[in-house]
Amino acid sequence: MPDNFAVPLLHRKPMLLPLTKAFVVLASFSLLVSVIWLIWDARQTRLDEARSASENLAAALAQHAEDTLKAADTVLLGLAERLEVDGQEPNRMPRLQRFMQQRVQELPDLQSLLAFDREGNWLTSSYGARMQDHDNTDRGYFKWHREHEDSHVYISPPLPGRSSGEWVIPVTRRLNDNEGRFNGVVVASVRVNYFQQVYQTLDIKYHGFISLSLNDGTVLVRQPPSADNGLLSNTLPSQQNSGSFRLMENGRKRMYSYRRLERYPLVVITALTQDEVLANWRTEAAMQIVVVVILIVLLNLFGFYLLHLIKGELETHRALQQARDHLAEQRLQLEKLALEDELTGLANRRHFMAHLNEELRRARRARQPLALLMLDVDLFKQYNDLYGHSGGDQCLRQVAKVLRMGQNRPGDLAARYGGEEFCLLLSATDSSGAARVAEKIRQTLEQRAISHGASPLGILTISIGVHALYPQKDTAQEAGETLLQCADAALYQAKAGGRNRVVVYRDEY
Ligand SMILES: Nc1nc2c(ncn2[C@@H]2O[C@H](COP(=O)(O)OP(=O)(O)OP(=O)(O)O)[C@@H](O)[C@H]2O)c(=O)[nH]1
Repeated sequence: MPDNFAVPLLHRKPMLLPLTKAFVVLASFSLLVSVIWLIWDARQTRLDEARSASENLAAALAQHAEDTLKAADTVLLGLAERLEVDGQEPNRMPRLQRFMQQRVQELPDLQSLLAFDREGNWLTSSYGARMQDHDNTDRGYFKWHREHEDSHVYISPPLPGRSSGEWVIPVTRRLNDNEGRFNGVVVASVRVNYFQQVYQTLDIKYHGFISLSLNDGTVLVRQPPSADNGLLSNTLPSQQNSGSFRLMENGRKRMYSYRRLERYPLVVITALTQDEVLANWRTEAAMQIVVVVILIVLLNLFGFYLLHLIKGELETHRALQQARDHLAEQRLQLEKLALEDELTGLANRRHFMAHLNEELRRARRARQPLALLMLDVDLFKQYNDLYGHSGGDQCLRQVAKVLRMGQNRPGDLAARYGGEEFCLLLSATDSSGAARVAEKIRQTLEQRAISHGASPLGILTISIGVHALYPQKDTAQEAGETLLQCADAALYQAKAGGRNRVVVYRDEY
C-alpha cells in the first residue's frame, strides 16, 4: 500500500487539530479585543470632540456677550459724557431723549436707556416722560455708584423692568459733577431675552445648559431657565480665563467649559452631560458588539464544522492505517507460512534452497567455505509404526529443536528438507568445523534419550552427512547441487555404517 494512500495532509500534520482549535480561539479573541479597543477609542474621540465643541461654544458666546455689553457700554459712555459736559438742565433733556430713543431702536439687545440725577430723580429716558414718578434710589446699582467713586461700568443682576416687566440686565455708569462728586447714574437695560434667544438655537441636549454669570456667582442668563443649578462661576479657578473639566453632579457626569469675558467681570459656562454626548456612541457600540458577536459565533460554528471534518478525516485515516497494518501483518504471516515448515517451525525446503543460493554467492565473494549438514532420523518408519503418526510428528519437533541450536551465525539456516530429513547450512565453516557442529547435535539428541522401542539402542538417534566447499567459478546452482549431493552421499555412508553417526564426505563416496 502506498505511503500517501490515506489522508496525506493529516498524515503529515498531526498538530492540525489543536492548531485549528487554537486558530479559532485566537481569531475570536483578537476580534473581540479589536472591537473593544475600537469602541473605547471611539468613546475617547467623542468626548474629545464634545470638549472641543463646548470650548468653542463658550468662546463664541463669551465674544457675543462681550460685543453686546460693549455696544451698551459705548452708548452709556456717550450719554454720560453729554450729561457731564452739557449739564442736567431740563431744556437739554428732549435732545438727549431723542438720542436715547435712536440708540434703543438701533440696538435690538437694548430694552431701554435711563438717566437719573444724584437724588434718584428721573432726568430722561428712551421711554419719554412716562416714568417720571418712579424712584430709583432703591436700585442696587444706584446705591453702589453713589457709594463708589469707581468710574467703571457696573453690571447688576437681572431684574424686571418697572414699565415693561421684561427681565433686563442693568448696565450702569456713574455720573460725576465738575468736582468729581456723585451726580447721578445712566442705565442701559440689556434684554435677558436677547441672550436666551441666541442660546436657544444651540444644541446642548436635554440635560445641558449655558449660563452667563457675574464672577461672584450671580447668574444673569441661563438656558434652559429650568435647568438645575449646576456649577456656579464663583467656584471656577480664578486665575484662568478659560478651561474645561468633568464633574459628577447628582449621579450625572457633566462636561464643563468656561470662558471669561475680557473687558467685563462675566463668565460664560457651557455644560453637556456625558450620557447625552455618548448616546450615539452607545448605539453604535451596541451595534458593533452585536455584529462582532455574530461574527464570532459564525467563526466558531465554522471552526467546529472544520474540526468535525478533520476529526472525521482523522478517523478515516486511522481506520485505513489499521486496515493497512492488518494487511501487512497478514502478508507477513503469509510470507512466513510460505517460507516456514508448518510442523517444526524451521525453514521449509523452498526457503532453504533460496538461502543456499544466496549463501553460495556470498561465500564465493568472500572466499569462505560453506558447509551443509544433512540429517536423517534413524529407523523413523519403525518409530512411526510404534508410536503412531502423531508420536512421529512430536519426535520430528524434538529433532528440529535440537537442530535449531546449531544455527549460530547470521548466515546459518536449519531447515526441514522433507519427511524426516533435515538440513543445516553453516556459513564460513569448513568440513572439520561442520563435523564438530554435527557431532554436537547428534550427541545432544542422544543425551535427551528420547525413547525408541524399535531401535537397538532403545533411544532416538540421527545420522548426519557433512560436506563443505569453497564455491569457485561454477554457477551457484551447480555448487548447490554438489553440496547437496555430497552431503547426501555422506549421509548414506552414515546410514550404511550403522546409523547414529556423523560422516564427512570424501571423494571416494
Ligand atoms: N510422523 C511422520 N512421519 C513421517 C513424516 N514424513 C515422513 N514420515 C515417515 O518417515 C518414514 C521414513 O522412513 P524411511 O525412509 O524408510 O527410513 P527410516 O525408517 O528412518 O530408516 P532409516 O532412514 O534407514 O533409518 C516413513 O515411514 C514416512 O512415512 C512426517 O511428517 N511425520
